[in-house]
Amino acid sequence: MTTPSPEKSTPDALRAQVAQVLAAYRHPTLKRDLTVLKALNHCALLDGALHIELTMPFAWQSAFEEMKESLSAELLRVTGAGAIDWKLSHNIATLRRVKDQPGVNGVRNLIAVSSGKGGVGKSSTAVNLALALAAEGGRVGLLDADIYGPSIPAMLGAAHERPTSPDGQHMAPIMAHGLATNSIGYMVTDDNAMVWRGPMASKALLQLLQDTLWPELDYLVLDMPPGTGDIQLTLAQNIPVTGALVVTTPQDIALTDARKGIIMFEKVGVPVLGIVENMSMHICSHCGHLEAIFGSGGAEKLAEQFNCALLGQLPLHISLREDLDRGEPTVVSRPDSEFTDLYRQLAGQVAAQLYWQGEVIPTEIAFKAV
Ligand SMILES: Nc1ncnc2c1ncn2[C@@H]1O[C@H](COP(=O)(O)OP(=O)(O)OP(=O)(O)O)[C@@H](O)[C@H]1O
Repeated sequence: MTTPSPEKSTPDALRAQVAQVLAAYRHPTLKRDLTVLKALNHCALLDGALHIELTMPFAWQSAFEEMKESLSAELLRVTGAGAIDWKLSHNIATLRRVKDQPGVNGVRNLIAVSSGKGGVGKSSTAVNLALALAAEGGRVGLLDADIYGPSIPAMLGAAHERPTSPDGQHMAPIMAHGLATNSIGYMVTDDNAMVWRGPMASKALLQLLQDTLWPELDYLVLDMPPGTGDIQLTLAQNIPVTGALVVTTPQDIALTDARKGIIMFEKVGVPVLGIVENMSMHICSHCGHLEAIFGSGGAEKLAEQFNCALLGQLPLHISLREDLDRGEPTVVSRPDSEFTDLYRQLAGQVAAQLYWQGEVIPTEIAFKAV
């Protein structure tokens, strides 16, 4: 076979060649192909090197790295280029919110992380997921709505921080590990929050969401209070959520409560993006032995039953807890670890699921409604 001469390709022919190779690429986060997504922004041959620029509407960094590995040889072959210079940018889509509610200033998409039961690792998942979404290319914020146990400030190593108000009405978010964050925990330092009654708590949370001066965010992760009571229902109904995740352990009792969580979101029309199984396997820190101490297979069955995705499975491992206790979550303190890989895969799944289940609203319109 003769190698094509790069100089002979017209810009249109080159674009068609590149588009054809991209269109054949399959990945678990792509329901349709990259050309349907209009991801090919620019391609050109310069001094024998092929320059390709993609723009994606959802956070896609890890998948992009996989794609480069998989397509580079074929692209060099069909175009005759000697090297490829790849670029990825994100222009993350704003997706339709529940009941077309007006959005929160600056926030494109709001993802609620919930659990039917306390202590299953909802906050740990929310923190590492938010950091993983940022590593995947998003601009990300994290709001701790877990009013009865605001643990996010400590998990981010920011418990000593206090929000400031530049205008006496709004709060500037606390920046921690690159995330814009806010939490009742930054304001209430004793047990006062514990005695708040339902309506007071929901009102305070809605205010926290609306009165924070969020910077431009692609994703705001909301760590919901655990359970499926009145507060959770009020929040699910009144917050302009784009989609929700339900975190569970594989234990029967947690799964029963997770089922209630899914039903609650369905009732108020919040799309359930899927289930995250936390503590799915215990990994021994000495010998690496795996043990399903909370049982196995339950979250998978639950996902099947509700026809939603099992978005990720995170093991129970001492280092995940230690990193959070130190205020250095695993995704930032061990970026090359297998755990970070799992969180980044989860983030990729969440971002893709959010995009594919939704309806894109043009950003100008999305923000005019605010
Ligand atoms: N996969 C895991 N491996 C090891 N430890 C974990 C894991 N997930 C959570 N933990 C630890 O379990 C404890 C409870 O987790 P977390 O606070 O995230 O749960 P939660 O569901 O948000 O609880 P609550 O309902 O009280 O808000 C924390 O100490 C956390 O570090």
